[in-house]
Amino acid sequence: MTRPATPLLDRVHVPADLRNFSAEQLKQLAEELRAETIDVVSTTGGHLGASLGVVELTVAVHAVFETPKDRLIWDVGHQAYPHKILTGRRDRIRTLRQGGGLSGFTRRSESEYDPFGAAHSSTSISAGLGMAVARDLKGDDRQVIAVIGDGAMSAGMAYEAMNNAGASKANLIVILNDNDMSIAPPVGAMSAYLSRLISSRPFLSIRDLMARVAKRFPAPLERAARRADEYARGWFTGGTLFEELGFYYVGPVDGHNLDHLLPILRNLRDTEHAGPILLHVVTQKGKGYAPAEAAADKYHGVQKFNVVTGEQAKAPPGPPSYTKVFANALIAEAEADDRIVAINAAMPSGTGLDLFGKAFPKRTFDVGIAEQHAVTFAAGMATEGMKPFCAIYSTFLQRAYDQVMHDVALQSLPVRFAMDRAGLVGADGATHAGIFDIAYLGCLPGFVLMAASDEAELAHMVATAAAIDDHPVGFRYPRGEGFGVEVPKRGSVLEIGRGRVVREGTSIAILSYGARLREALKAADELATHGLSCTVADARFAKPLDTDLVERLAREHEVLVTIEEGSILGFGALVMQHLATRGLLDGGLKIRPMCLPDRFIDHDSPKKQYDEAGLNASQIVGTVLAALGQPARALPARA
Ligand SMILES: Cc1ncc(C[n+]2csc(CCOP(=O)(O)OP(=O)(O)O)c2C)c(N)n1
Ligand SMILES: CC(=O)[C@@H](O)[C@H](O)COP(=O)(O)O
Ligand SMILES: [Mg+2]
Repeated sequence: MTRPATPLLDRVHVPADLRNFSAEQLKQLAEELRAETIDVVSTTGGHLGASLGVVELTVAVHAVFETPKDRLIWDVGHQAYPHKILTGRRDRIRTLRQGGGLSGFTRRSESEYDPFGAAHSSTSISAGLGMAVARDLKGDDRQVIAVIGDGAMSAGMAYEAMNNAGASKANLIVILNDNDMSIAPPVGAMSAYLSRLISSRPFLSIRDLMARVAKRFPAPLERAARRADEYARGWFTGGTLFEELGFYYVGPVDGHNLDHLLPILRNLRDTEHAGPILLHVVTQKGKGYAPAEAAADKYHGVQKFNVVTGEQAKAPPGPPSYTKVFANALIAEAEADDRIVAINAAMPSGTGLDLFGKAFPKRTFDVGIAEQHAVTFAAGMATEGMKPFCAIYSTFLQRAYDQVMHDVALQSLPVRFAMDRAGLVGADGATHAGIFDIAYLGCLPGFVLMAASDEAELAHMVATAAAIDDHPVGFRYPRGEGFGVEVPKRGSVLEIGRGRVVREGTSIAILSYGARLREALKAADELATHGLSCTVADARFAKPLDTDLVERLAREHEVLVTIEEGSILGFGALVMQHLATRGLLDGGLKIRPMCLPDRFIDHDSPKKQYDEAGLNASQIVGTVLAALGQPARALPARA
C-alpha cells in the first residue's frame, strides 16, 4: 500500500512550521494528517478512532498556541497520534506501541511537546491547573490548554479539578472534546447534559451583543451585564454547570471546522480572562474514515488493518480469552443466583460485561469512568445482600484504592473484584500493566485473594468468589487468551486457602501464583535434565495463604522458588514473611522469590516483556541453578 501524498505535512517537522500556513493550507494539512494517521495505525494498530476525531483540533491548537512554550495536555493521551506526528515524531510514528518505539500515550520523556504523561483518564485538568498556578507564581506568560474527552469528564477527578480551578481564578483553557463516545457509547447524566448542550441553538449573536455591551459599561454595570451574558449563555446552551463551577463556557463549537476553531482559539488566546475557560467542541470519533465512523466502537482500539476495506488483521483462532471465560463463568453463576450483579467502569467489552449485560441487562451496571464510585456503589449493594462483582482492570482499580480499603475491606463487605489484565499487558505498556494488585490488596486484612493459573482455574475462582459471602474477594487473571484447557460450564468452589501440587519432586520446589505455572512446569522439565527433581505447586490463594503447603515445601526441599506476575512485596513476600515467623528460614532453605523487577517495564510484546522481566522457564532454571551454586550451563535445546 503506497503511503498517501502529504506535501504540506512533509513541510511540518514541528508546529512552528505550520504557523505561517493560511487557513486553507491548514485545512489541507488536516486532511493530510488524517490520511497519515490512518496509514500509520493500519500498520501498527492502536487507538485510531479518538485520534481521527481530533485532527482539526490538533492542527488548530498547535497553529494558534506557541507549543511547547504553551503547554498542551491530552487527557488519556490515546488520541495524541496526530499530535505526535506534528511534534517532531513523524519519523518514529510507525514504531508506535512497539518495543523501543513510541508510546501509545503522551509521555514527558518522549517529547517536550508532552508536558504531562497520561493513559489513565481524567488527569489533564488537575495537571493543567498545577502548571497554570506554577506559571503565575513564576510570573511566566505561557498558556495552558487541557483537552479532555466527554468520557474522561465522567470521572470524579475532573470535577475535583474544575471545582478548584473555578475558585482559583487561574487562567486555564480546558477544551472538552465531546464526541458522544467513551470506549462504548457514554453513560451517565453528564453525557445526557452534554447532549443537551449540543442540541441547543448556539446563540452567538445574543452573546456577542451582551459581550459588546458589557465592555461599554462602567465596572459595576459591566459586572451586571456580564452576569446577563452568562445567564443568556446558560439559558441557551446550558453551559450553566461549567459556569457555576467558575468556568467561562464557550460553545458548543464544531470541532472539525477550522473556520470556527481558529478565530475562537485566537480570541481565547488574546482575551484577558480572569479564571478558567471551557471550550466545548463537538467532534466525531473516527471522523473521516468510513469503516471507523460506521463501527459501533468507532475503531477505538484496532489491530493492523487494510486501509481500503477497513478489515482488521485477525489472530489465528485460538483458545477463548480469559475475559470471555470470566464472562461465561459469571453468567453461569448468575443463572443460579439472582443476587449476583456486575459493575464496570466504562469498560463493558474489555471486561466481558457486555456479554453478561446481554444475559442480565438489569443486573449489569456501567458507571462510566468512575472506578472510585464503582467500588463504593458495589459496597452499598453488598450491604443489602447483593453479590456484586466489580470487573475493573487491575491497573484501573488502583484509582479506587481507598474505597477498596475503607469502604470494602474495613467493613468486610463481600465485594468481588474481577481483576482482568493482571500482569504485563504488552502494547499499552507500563501505565496499563496490572502488576501491583497483589501488593496493594495483600496488605488488607480479611481479603481472599486468588490468581488463576489457567482458564479452568478462573472459572473455579468465579464460582468460589460467588460462594464467599463474608469477606471481600479479589481474583486476578492475565490479558489475552488462555492455554486451551477444557473449561467447565460452571466452575467448582475451591477449598479456601488451599493450593495444589501439580508435580511431585524431591529437591527443588517451585510455588507459582497465577499464570506463570506453565513456565514453572517447563522449568521443572529442564531441571530434570540436570538431574534435579522438582515439585511444582499452584498456590491458587495468596490470602489466606496455604501455610501447610508452604511449610511442607520449605521443610522437604533444598530450594524453594516462588513466582508471580506481580511487583515486589507481593506473593513471594507473603510466603517469606510466613516462613520467617515460623523459623523456617533459619535452617538453610534456599528461598528465591521471583517477581517483576522493581522498575517500570515499557511497551513491547508480552513475551518480550516477560523475558525482560526474567520470569520465563529458562530464567527460573537459572535462578535454581544459581541458588545451588551451579553455573547455568547451556541447556539442551528445547525439543
Ligand atoms: C482511569 C481510567 N479508566 C478507564 C480507562 C480506559 N479508557 C481509555 S479511553 C476511555 C474512554 C475515553 O473516552 P473519552 O474521554 O470520551 O475519549 P474518546 O476516546 O472519546 O476520545 C476509557 C474508558 C482509562 N484510560 N483510565
Ligand atoms: C486507552 C485505554 O486505556 C484503553 O483503550 C485500553 O488500552 C484498553 O486496554 P485493552 O486493549 O487491554 O482492553
Ligand atoms: Mg469521547
